Amino acid sequence: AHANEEKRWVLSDFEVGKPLGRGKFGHVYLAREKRSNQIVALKVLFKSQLKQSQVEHQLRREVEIQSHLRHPNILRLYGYFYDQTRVYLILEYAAKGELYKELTRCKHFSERRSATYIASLARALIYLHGKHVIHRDIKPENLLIGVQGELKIADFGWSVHTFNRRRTMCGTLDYLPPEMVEKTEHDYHVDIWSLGILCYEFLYGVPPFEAKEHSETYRRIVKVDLKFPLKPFVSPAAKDLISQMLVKNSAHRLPLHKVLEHPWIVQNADPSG
Ligand SMILES: Nc1ncnc2c1ncn2[C@@H]1O[C@H](COP(=O)(O)OP(=O)(O)OP(=O)(O)O)[C@@H](O)[C@H]1O
Ligand SMILES: O=C(O)c1cc(-c2cccc(F)c2)nc2ccccc12
Ligand SMILES: [Mg+2]
Repeated sequence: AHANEEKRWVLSDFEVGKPLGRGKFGHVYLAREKRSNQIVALKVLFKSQLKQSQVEHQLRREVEIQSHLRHPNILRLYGYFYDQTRVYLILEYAAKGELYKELTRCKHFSERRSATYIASLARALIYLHGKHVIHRDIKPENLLIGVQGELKIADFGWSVHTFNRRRTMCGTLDYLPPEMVEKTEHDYHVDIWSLGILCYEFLYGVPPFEAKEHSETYRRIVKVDLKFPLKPFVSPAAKDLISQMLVKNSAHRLPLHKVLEHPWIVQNADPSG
């Protein structure tokens, strides 16, 4: 039998359940594939809205990339299909939902939980860079939590060797590194910067360069105006790691494999991820 990637899916293959959330182009539903009883997340995107936003080629490319990725901390795309009006993505179901909601609920994470997530993300990014996939929008709202509490990079913002990819400034600037805020070329070092931003936000509950006005955030990013509040207490080792990732010159940012060897990660990350 062919690998199930060649399988032609249709909506009647699934029993659709409760909505899991609303995205920009449609809803995501809990669903069960009838033959296998497999529980999945079915992301429904309206063709009209995809056309309107001129993202259909980007969606095809990202679906193509995503369907070939296999990593425990990257949300699986099992397949896709479409009908007259909609495109359906068959996704791994992340039973514990959005990391963002969890961070909001907890205010900030412990050093052990933060280090465990950062180690998982570093391993996922090493895997991605190995496949020449760079630049994930690894901000908290694109991170989901699996049934065992493991982190899953869920966003479809993958891009292969993108240079000069114009990023619509929709959403937050907080995660953009200096080279993206100042120019448009960027390479895989951007992911190390975003990982540093995330590490700070996990520990303090807010991103490091947050400001009321976009212009102020921009100024703080390009200046790398990094300040560590006195509260909550964060260990010097954690601050050291963050300071080695949030470096203006992208070539001087701590490489991902060095992140995994950093004492703060070694001492705090749960090896099972
Ligand atoms: N695989 C999944 N498992 C569980 N919940 C999910 C899953 N995918 C999406 N959701 C829920 O649905 C919401 C919207 O999904 P998603 O963020 O993918 O839509 P989107 O914002 O349009 O996509 P993108 O973030 O790529 O622009 C998510 O915030 C999350 O709450
Ligand atoms: O009618 C189509 O052929 C169609 C196919 C796809 C599509 C095909 C494969 C993968 C994927 F993610 C999307 N996206 C669309 C978006 C807007 C309008 C039409 C389409
Ligand atoms: Mg989203």
